[in-house]
Amino acid sequence: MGSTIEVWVLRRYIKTTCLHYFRSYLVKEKKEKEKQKKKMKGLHTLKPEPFIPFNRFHALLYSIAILALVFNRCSSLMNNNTSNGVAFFMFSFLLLAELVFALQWVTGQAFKWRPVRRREWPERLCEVVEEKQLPKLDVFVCTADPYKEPPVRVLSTALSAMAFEYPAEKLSVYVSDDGCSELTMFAFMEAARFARHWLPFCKDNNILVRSPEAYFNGSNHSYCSDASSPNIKIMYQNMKERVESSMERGFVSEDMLTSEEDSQLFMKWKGFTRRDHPSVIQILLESSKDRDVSGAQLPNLVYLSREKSSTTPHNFKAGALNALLRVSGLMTNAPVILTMDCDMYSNDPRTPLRALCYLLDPKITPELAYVQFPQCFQGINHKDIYASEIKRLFQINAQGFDGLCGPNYVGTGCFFPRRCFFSLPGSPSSLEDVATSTTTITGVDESEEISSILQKAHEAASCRYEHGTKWGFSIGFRYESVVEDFNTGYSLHCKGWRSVFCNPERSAFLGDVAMNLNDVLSQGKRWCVGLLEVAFSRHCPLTFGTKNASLLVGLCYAYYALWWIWFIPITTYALLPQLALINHIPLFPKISDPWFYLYAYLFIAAYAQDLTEFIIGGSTFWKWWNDQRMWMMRGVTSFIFGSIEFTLQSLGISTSGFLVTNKVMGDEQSERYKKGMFEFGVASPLFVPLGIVAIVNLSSFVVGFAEVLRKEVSFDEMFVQLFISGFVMVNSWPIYEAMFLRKDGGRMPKMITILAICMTLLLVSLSLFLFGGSVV
Ligand SMILES: O=c1ccn([C@@H]2O[C@H](COP(=O)(O)OP(=O)(O)O[C@H]3O[C@H](CO)[C@@H](O)[C@H](O)[C@H]3O)[C@@H](O)[C@H]2O)c(=O)[nH]1
Ligand SMILES: [Mn+2]
Repeated sequence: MGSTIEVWVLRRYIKTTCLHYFRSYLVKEKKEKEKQKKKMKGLHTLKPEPFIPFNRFHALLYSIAILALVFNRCSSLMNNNTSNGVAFFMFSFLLLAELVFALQWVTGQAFKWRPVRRREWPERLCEVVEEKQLPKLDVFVCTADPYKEPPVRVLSTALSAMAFEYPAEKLSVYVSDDGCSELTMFAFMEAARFARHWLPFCKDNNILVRSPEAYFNGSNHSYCSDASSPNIKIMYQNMKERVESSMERGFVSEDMLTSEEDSQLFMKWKGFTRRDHPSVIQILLESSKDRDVSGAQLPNLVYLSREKSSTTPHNFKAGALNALLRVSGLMTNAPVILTMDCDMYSNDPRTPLRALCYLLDPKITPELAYVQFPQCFQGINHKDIYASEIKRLFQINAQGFDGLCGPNYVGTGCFFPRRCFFSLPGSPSSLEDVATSTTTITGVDESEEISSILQKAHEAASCRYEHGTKWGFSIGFRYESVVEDFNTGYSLHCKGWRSVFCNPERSAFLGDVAMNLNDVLSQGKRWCVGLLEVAFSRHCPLTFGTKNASLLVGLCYAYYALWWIWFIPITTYALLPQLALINHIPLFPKISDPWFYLYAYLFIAAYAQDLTEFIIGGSTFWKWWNDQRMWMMRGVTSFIFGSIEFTLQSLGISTSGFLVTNKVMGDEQSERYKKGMFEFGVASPLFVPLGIVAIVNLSSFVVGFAEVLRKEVSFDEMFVQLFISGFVMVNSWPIYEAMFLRKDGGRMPKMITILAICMTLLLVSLSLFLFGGSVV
């Protein structure tokens, strides 16, 4: 009996003490978690912009005005005058143009609904997270053509990432070379050697700009203060010379290679073409073995050129990024990924820590698909003549997006948790990995194992690998559109993922812009084709997006997906009122008519809001002016050509691709760019409509003005049309200069000018034939 009591007491004792310990453990655990959460809370903040109420009020007023405008147009259409076929035709065209304006205005409002501003404190991260707790980071750098993207720049971008202030053993940089060029490979072998000096140099001197090209080209560095820096400069110049001399030769000559092993490697390249070649994977630096000159560990550096075959579509950059995802998954499998374009180097070595302020916050990680930094540029001229900053896309709208679901992905300067490419949001609450592999090159010493990993990596980079899989559709970066960045971000948001816009004061990444008009307009054309591919897919943002993300998010994405549609109102307004003016047909209310004020309000309010947003965003009047000019120029070039190209492509008549933007420019050209002169120079078909619009507006303004003086038409009645011609003329000034005044190499080619004049004559005669003599 006694013993049963004893057992009972003992059991009871054990139970209570265990329970007690368990409870206190739970309480402690909870406290610990809360403490962690509290600390994390101090890592970033979010503040809605103060002008939100103003935006909403303005939206209300403006929408009433738009309704009034549509009413006015419809009633003029119904009006007695419409018995005249010509006026009916013109009014319907204008109505269509205005409806498109209205559509884009509505979609654009979504960005103005709740713009926010974030701040983060990477300094505090070190207090919360120990260095050994930091996640591994895989950086992807993409390049595609050694002649358009000079290897020295590409390797400098890669070096700027290798020199991140991040534990080297956790950092890996993968370079994807879609050009499969031995020149790029050679450049990276040189870069691996130079990194041994460059990385400790940056760390010892606390340098911020860690792209050697940018550092040695820039004027604001103080490398002279350090005794070792002349050496490092010489080393850089030697490397650059070796790379550039092989570029000139077009191949890597034997005498450039120091070891038998290297020579063996380049033997492979014989018989390669960029369209048809096996995959090449080369580990150039291995963190577990390689040391820099100060004896510290180096990050991994891997060169990858995925297999290509002319019979298999390679899906351009998205295909390259997916190959990188798989290969890096086998080799290092870091839970965090950074994508970079070769033309955008890191301008701040602490950027990963900044991104981790969000990526490590347990409150937001379950849904967080990426942290996007804006694309910022260097070398833009004073007034930014080509509106290369693309301020609206990269900053103003990104802030607007951030208040809803987070910004769209812009292809570079973006940190992802690897798992977002494979799963739905909401799964693990930390950065744990869901990718399959666990054995990676870090942590294995056996060369046998490395070779088996390499073999698997080659398979993963082969072009057959994706056959019959979901890669590019529900896994990885998205295909189906040449704007893979837009499409990937969009599809992540539709799945319920969110993103964060991180816009620190010091630009995190800096890149080059296209610095001649033809490149800028061609780039716009490519974007248009890509956006059209999304707009006309099953996933059109207006339907699929509004349903799967949210109404406002769907509208934001629709604003971009319908970017090309601007060509309808822009082209209409660039030609129709002017041709009507020549033919004495008034299309707008007289100044004395109260409806005139509606038009005036719609124009002035839209322009004033646009300008205000630019100024608040830290821009200048002239940059804004050039932005609105480029919008018009794109409207009659990129948007039209993009739409035509997309139509031909859908009909199976042509195939389009990813035309890589040229990143090199002649000295003369860059001189002119610095002076703020427009660069025409080449006989590009894109310039023809620009010429036509410029000449039509000039002639209609001159004719209209003369007729007002001769009292053939009334000023009161024709004011709006005269104003539009005058406004377009002011905007077209650089085109007149290029056609008639300039003598330098950047002027408009004679052929284009003649073609534009002929087509204008044709257009005006046609309008005289059709509308001539018809008085409304
Ligand atoms: O088949 C290809 C084509 C391009 N690229 C790379 O893609 C990047 C972007 O190409 P670029 O010619 O510089 O195009 P941009 O128009 O300047 O790029 C913008 O638009 C692209 C989508 O059209 C996005 O991918 C970019 O991130 C975005 O900066 C470059 O690093 C290229 O090397 C490839 O890797 N493979
Ligand atoms: Mn680019």
